[in-house]
Amino acid sequence: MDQLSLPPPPPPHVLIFPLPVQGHVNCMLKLAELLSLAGIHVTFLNSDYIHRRLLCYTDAQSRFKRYPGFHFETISDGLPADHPRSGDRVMEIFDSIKAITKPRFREMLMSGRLNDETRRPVTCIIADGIMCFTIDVAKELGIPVVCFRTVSASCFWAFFCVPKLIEAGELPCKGEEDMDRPLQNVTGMESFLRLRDLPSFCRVRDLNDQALQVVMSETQQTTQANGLILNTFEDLEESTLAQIRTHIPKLYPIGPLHAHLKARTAFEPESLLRSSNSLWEEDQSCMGWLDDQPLNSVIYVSFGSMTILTRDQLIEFWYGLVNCGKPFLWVIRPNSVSGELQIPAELLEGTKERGYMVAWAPQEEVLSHPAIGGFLTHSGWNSTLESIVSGVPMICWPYYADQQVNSRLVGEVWKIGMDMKDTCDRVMVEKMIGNLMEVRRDEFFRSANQMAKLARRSVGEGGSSYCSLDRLIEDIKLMSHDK
Ligand SMILES: O=c1ccn([C@@H]2O[C@H](COP(=O)(O)OP(=O)(O)O[C@H]3O[C@H](CO)[C@@H](O)[C@H](O)[C@H]3O)[C@@H](O)[C@H]2O)c(=O)[nH]1
Ligand SMILES: C[C@H]1CC[C@@H]2C(C(=O)O)=CO[C@@H](O)[C@@H]21
Repeated sequence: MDQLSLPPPPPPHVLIFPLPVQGHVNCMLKLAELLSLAGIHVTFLNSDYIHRRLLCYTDAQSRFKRYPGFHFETISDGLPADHPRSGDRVMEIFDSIKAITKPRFREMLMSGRLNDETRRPVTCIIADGIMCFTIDVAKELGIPVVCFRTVSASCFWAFFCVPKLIEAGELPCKGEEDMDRPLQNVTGMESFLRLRDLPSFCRVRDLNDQALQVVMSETQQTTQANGLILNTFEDLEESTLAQIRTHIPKLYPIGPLHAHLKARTAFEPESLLRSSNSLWEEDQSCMGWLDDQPLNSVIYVSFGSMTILTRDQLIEFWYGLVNCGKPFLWVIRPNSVSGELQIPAELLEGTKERGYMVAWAPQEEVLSHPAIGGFLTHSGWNSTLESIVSGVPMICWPYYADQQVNSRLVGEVWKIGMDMKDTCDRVMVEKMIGNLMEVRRDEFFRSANQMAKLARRSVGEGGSSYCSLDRLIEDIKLMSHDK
């Protein structure tokens, strides 16, 4: 047979493996869909726990049916079904995935059961950058691996600089009175980063702290991968991306992924455009309630999928919201408040007048509703990006992990909101909402709208994230030629 009549090589086969929690599964599924659209075969590896819930609350199974090269696969995360996988117990996932999931993952790849007559053996692994055991397995089996770290570039870079911070004596933290100390060793962030703004895992007196050790070591290991994907865009984190490139030249900033997916599926009929990856049932009734509210009047409140509030924090937020005089839409996840709850009658009364509460909202839709005027958020990276794309100014109350960094950027660098980290009293909440939605409203809307434009431009044809995704797709194809 001459060369011209050779059949085309089968498409590359990418295995995508997120840390099994909502915020990671969400954006990695968006990437899975983008790669599927490009004709790449994708196996998406979920924990059994996540997969059960995804099937229960979304149409993911049928939605992905339109990509014949897409398959879901499942694996145990090693935790019992009733483990909360949130709050201060979330780090327990790391012990169990190393002990239980890693050997099963290796066995799964070696077994050959991910390939058949229509699918090649896996040609590239895209693994969560916080699960670098996948790099060991991939290297052993000779499969290229690209990490996807689901936090901001700034948070990744802060983690990357932790060894330097320790060497320079800027870590460990010496106590509460030390928290406003400015830092000099997260290169590029000297003008605004305080100890308080480092990822929460750095707030320790003991450098052997297990969580700090995990995130530090996982971050360093990323340099062993064939590249790094980040859910961000050049105009948002340009100088930090340049810093990261000096250590990891194959860097793919392809976000905001939810907007990127929308942009590349804009030709689809409206009915196919919704793509919820929620692990709780979305309460659509709040959309009707929003329809009845005046333009830009509502403060939307959500602390993501992992935050656990104390009873006192809940009550302080609640008074702040009732006293601020604005309509509010508040997501309170089941089991997300610790401690006995007795709700003062005046709060129930105030909520009846102006509030609406749901267990889980269709957040992307909520944020793009014209009634929304502000977002009181925990500064999870997905929420931050969703707010940026919708041009909604934020009040940030970071809970843990990367959120402390993100909130500082929102307040001090991008100036698209205010950071109220480490404070939570009713007077402060009320004051912040007043500032965001009245006193400084025009200023915040102006900068939020500018950033929204840049975000949308980055994922449009020829934009920086659009080109970066094309580059990733080309590199995935090249990796598959080597196999
Ligand atoms: O009622 C709700 C509340 C949230 N969401 C969605 O859930 C996701 C939440 O993600 P994120 O804002 O990133 O917060 P977490 O769930 O807390 O995500 C974890 O993962 C993120 C990505 O690594 C980190 O940035 C966070 O700090 C970490 O807690 C977003 O896509 C939201 O749209 C809904 O759909 N409905
Ligand atoms: C469970 C948390 C530990 C670290 C992860 C993370 C990251 O740095 O990748 C950010 O927030 C959480 O989702 C993860």
